[in-house]
Amino acid sequence: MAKAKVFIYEKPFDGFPKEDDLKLVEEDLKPLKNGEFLTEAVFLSVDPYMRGYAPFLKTGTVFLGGQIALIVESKNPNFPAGKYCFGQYGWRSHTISNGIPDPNNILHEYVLPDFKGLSPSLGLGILGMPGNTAYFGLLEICHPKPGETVVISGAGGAVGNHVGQIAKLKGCKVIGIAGSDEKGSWLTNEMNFDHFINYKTQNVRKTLKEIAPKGVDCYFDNVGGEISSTIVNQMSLFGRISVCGAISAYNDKHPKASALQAAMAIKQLKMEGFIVTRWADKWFEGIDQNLQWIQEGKIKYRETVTEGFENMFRAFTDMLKGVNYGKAIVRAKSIVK
Ligand SMILES: NC(=O)C1=CN([C@@H]2O[C@H](COP(=O)(O)OP(=O)(O)OC[C@H]3O[C@@H](n4cnc5c(N)ncnc54)[C@H](OP(=O)(O)O)[C@@H]3O)[C@@H](O)[C@H]2O)C=CC1
Ligand SMILES: CCCCC/C=C\CC(=O)/C=C/C=C/C=C\[C@@H](O)CCCC(=O)O
Repeated sequence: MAKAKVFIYEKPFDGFPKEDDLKLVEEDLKPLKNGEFLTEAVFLSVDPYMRGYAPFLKTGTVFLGGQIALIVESKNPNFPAGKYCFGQYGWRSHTISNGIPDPNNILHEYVLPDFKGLSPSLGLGILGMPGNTAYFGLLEICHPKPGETVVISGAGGAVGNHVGQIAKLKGCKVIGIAGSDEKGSWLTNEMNFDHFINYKTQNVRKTLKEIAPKGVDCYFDNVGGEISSTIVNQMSLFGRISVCGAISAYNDKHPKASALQAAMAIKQLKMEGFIVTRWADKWFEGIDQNLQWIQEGKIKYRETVTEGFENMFRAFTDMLKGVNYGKAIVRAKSIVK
């Protein structure tokens, strides 16, 4: 009988996640029925939303997340054996699915489109949810124009580095904010960013004033908190703010709030939050555009890979601590091409 390794959400996170908040167990899998298929996780994603959404997750259930899995056995013609699929199966090594679309979540699972020889792991990053977050979240909310100044917080991560590169393609001046000088060198030397601010060692307000004396036209906000308050207070007239996430507060029991209203009113700003699934109907259009930019050499990507399914928790907390450059993923199984 096939077995799955599964991480169970054992204890509610209290502040920064602890290793014994999750428990690794084995689960017996039943033989496949007609319409079902069996997958084996090859790459698994670790994302900030897992920490953000955890308070709403029931303890005793599988911890949440997306994965790229190989279909190893199938009794469902829409999910043939040998293909890779994306599935929101949670932190589990093997999964039996019935392949029935979820009307409330049409992105629950799909066979990966043709990535033209690129790694299927990109389906968790630039050719998946974070790639579409950058693409739609920047273009549909900020509408950046050539010559404008775009600031991105969380710039060294999966979403942030991609937002900056797209903004450069649109002819903008791009300023990234992240937590180490090494990330800054990578962003400016390799990812085409114009400037970088280290929020841990530099005065963001003062440095931003020097780099962008006329103000910020577009702010792509990945972090919230004090960094974002500082930037919102340096926006230009009719500036646009795309609120993508607030990772600076996900582990806080009592997040601090600061006032944005004066800057919003005086500068007549537009601030809009979004969840990327808003663009589910255009999901594969976003993936195609990002793939085309990669193939044309216009956009680069980077992955930070942790080896081994049993190291999911370390990969997750490393990502929360800022160890990752680009997309943080776990490789559960080697694939030989
Ligand atoms: N709205 C939506 O639909 C979506 C929203 N998101 C959001 O986008 C943001 C980025 O996600 P993603 O690119 O996947 O993750 P990242 O790859 O950017 O990883 C998280 C990064 O956050 C930074 N970070 C951690 N703690 C803090 C802090 N206290 N202050 C500032 N930065 C911090 C770290 O980098 P550093 O070294 O710079 O500290 C870390 O590498 C998150 O807020 C996430 O929730 C993501 C996907 C979809
Ligand atoms: C109350 C705190 C909420 C914190 C998080 C909120 C918003 C930011 C964020 O990170 C949103 C993420 C959206 C994710 C969209 C899709 C996922 O449900 C599944 C995608 C699975 C995958 O591709 O890995």
